[in-house]
Amino acid sequence: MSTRIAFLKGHGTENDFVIIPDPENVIDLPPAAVAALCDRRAGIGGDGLLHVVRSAAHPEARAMAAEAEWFMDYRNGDGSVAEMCGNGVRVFAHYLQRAGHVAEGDIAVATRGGVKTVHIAKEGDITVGMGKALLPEGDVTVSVGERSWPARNVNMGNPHAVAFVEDLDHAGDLYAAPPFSPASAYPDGVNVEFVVDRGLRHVALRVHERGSGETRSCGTGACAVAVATARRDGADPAVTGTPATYTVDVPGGRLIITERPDGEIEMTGPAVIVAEGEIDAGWLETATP
Ligand SMILES: N[C@@H](CCC[C@H](N)C(=O)O)C(=O)O
Repeated sequence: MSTRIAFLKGHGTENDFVIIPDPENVIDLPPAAVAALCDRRAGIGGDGLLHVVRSAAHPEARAMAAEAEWFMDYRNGDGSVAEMCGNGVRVFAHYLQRAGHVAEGDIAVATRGGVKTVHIAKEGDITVGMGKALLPEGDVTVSVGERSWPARNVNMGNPHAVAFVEDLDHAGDLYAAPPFSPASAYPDGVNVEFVVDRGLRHVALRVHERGSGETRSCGTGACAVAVATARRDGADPAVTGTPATYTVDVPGGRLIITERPDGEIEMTGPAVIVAEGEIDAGWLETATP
């Protein structure tokens, strides 16, 4: 009889994840296994995978264990590793509370992008302290077909290129990663956001995520977009001394992003667990030769 591996499925603004609880880090999850689990036809399906591990049990997180008991070992749908996932960390925290590992209130979660504070309210949306954005200097261009746009390089722990466009349809079908230049701007690839204005401090985006393709939302991407838009609008909180709050519509819902004068960014949005079950470990072995 084959062993079973517990899993859950969740999403944040329809950025969806396979969740694998593995407190002691005993489940082997090579890239091919992650890709098989995230496969929408032959697997469970997801933009990414949240491997839930105690920080003390993971070599990449041990140094953060005193600050944050739990480590979000985030993987993209193609099996690649990413530094941070803004929607994922809300879903991760929601899972921890649902499983009884943490209570409501503020909890610390270790990520490859550092320790993040997540506020779990009694009910409703979850707020994450996303840290500060870095805005590396230098011109970046992204293209889709014949069209090209200047893009703002924003790092939220992971890399983003934010392009303001006239029409979100100009981003095309986004099956393939949009080419960017110069290549040296993103040696490890990039998440690309296409943005249009919707109103006062209100924008909408489409995104091509590195390692996942077009997704219905990207939390770090929404933060990158809010920061890029604030700079474009002359609403840099460090200069004005007042927080800038942007509503960012994504295909899968809405995220609210606030940047404070000290540069700290908070993101608020939903986190949903939709199912739980068991994976046949025998299938996973055959799916990952
Ligand atoms: N969907 C995430 C971002 C996930 C990682 C990204 N694809 C990368 O490779 O950097 C989010 O909500 O932030």
